[in-house]
Amino acid sequence: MTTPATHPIFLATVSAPTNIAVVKYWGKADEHYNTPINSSCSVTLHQDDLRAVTTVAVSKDFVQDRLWLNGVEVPHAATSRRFRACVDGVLALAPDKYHTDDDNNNKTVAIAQHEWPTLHVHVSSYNTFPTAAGLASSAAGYAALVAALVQLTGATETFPGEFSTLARQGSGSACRSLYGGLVAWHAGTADEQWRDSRAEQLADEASWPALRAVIAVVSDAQKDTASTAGMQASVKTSPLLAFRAAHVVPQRMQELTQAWRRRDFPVFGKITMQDSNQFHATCLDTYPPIFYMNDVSRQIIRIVTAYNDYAGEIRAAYTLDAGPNVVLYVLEPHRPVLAALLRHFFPASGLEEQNDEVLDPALVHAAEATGRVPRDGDVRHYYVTRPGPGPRVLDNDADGTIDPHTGLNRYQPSG
Ligand SMILES: Nc1ncnc2c1ncn2[C@@H]1O[C@H](COP(=O)(O)OP(=O)(O)OP(=O)(O)O)[C@@H](O)[C@H]1O
Ligand SMILES: C[C@@](O)(CCOP(=O)(O)OP(=O)(O)O)CC(=O)O
Repeated sequence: MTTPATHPIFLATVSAPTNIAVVKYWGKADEHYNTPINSSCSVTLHQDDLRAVTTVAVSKDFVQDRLWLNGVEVPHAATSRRFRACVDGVLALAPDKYHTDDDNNNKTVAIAQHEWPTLHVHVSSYNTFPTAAGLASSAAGYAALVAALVQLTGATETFPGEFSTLARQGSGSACRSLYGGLVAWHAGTADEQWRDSRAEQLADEASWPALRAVIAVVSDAQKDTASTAGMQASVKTSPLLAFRAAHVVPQRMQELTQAWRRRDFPVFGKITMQDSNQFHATCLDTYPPIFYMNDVSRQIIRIVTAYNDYAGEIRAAYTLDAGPNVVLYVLEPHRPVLAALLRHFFPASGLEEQNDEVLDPALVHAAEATGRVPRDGDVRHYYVTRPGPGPRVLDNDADGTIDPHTGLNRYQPSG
């Protein structure tokens, strides 16, 4: 039985994108504020293809914070430090909320500024792609949580990027999903509680129209070593990680940003691949070692390398996060050949073409020299996407997943 609400329920629904780092974040400087040992940089992927959709509701009738993820209630969500940092952080920035009476058009304060921190929120969120499988679900999820709370409360930043400092405390990479295009997360300094460890848009999503990302889902199982635990082990034991943060990343950040602005794919692609390689090298340099790639990931890397060698220039660039899935950046003119190559050696759904590209036998031969023979099932699915914008406000009735009358989840997972 649900008790009818006596106070209004306010709702907001947003969607937020994932992002895939091209200069990787790996290692925390401050575990409490969740700040990184090095700056990082990522491409925000388009929400038409992968997104987290989050509805938040607030009412004076709610008696506890509640979270439903993909339709299932997460027990004790309210006590999670990550969830608390995002919710409390936004509510602390919320102004008075007004309510307009439908009958006489009177405007009254429904929630006063000082009341926000005492109220409870209900959150319902789902991802349109596998959760916790190395596809940055936490990035999209915490960015959507912060953006939905901002939309609900009307909170404003007291300095540029403040909301990203809250999303960062949900999951580090989430701060970059608050902006579209090419985004940096500055490492920041310990001054003023790390307020300068924040995200910043370097170039918007329209600045490189031909860029595409092809995601090969090698496994959608939950990964073995969570990013947070993996980073802790690397910071403690990998001398390569400390060297990378101090001596490699700063220059890569600069060169990569310049390459994006010149739309210089070979340089952008080379830095992307080298940085992914170095991140996985630090995982191997960790004691005990962490293995995120598997044999299929390595076979895809070899085939991409064979393609670039055959072309005589870098046309496709791979990068892998904390899991075996491979993200490939490519320019639209070369996407059909890359897609045909992947379809040939790693057949799976998601890469269907209207005009089937005929592969040059010399390219097939070069790729076969890696030892790979075509085999079904190693890749489960492909997503093809492009750079996209930051969070979007959606319609509560059409897209929201909280019932406006009960304040409870109404999202049912399909299948
Ligand atoms: N839509 C969402 N809303 C709120 N929290 C979410 C959402 N999606 C994922 N999360 C949180 O993020 C966790 C998964 O994060 P995790 O870092 O393990 O995987 P990932 O983000 O998919 O992979 P990676 O960070 O390696 O790319 C979930 O268990 C959940 O706590
Ligand atoms: C390999 C990475 O994807 C690591 C992402 O780590 P998370 O942002 O998931 O870690 P927490 O801050 O502990 O939540 C690289 C990156 O996205 O920069």
